[in-house]
Amino acid sequence: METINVVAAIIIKNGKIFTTQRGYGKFKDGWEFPGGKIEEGETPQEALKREMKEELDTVIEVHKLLDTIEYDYPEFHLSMRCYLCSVIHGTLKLCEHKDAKWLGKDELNSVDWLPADIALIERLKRLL
Ligand SMILES: Nc1nc2c([nH]c(=O)n2[C@H]2C[C@H](O)[C@@H](COP(=O)(O)OP(=O)(O)OP(=O)(O)O)O2)c(=O)[nH]1
Repeated sequence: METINVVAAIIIKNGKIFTTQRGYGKFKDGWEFPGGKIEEGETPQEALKREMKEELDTVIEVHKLLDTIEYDYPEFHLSMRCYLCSVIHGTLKLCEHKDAKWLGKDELNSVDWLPADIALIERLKRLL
């Protein structure tokens, strides 16, 4: 099965995590962490900075790798590196997503996550 390498940004502020909702495509309406596919020749950190600029018009600093999610979707295997990030400048403007929310520990179960993200959520609760 094909492996898709993805990077995702975990941005935490005032005890809440920034999450976004897909506005189109196969996973439309699902909630996720901003990011996307690593392109050829890019490091994961470069890919994440590029995706954050494209999707949210925001410049970020990439900190430590929190987790790598391995998940089998029916059509592909997802390998998703999740990095703790912080905003350097920009307002997290929704250029591609439908909606966004800052979710606290007790609110993390209130949205419909993409299937691969469910395993990450329990780990994140311990960080908040
Ligand atoms: N960004 C992101 N993608 C996720 C998460 N969870 C999850 O299963 N995915 C999956 C959905 C997609 O199949 C894949 C990300 O690909 P994408 O479509 O966002 O990548 P991209 O921005 O490079 O998109 P494109 O140019 O191919 O349209 O990873 C998540 O939390 N964040």
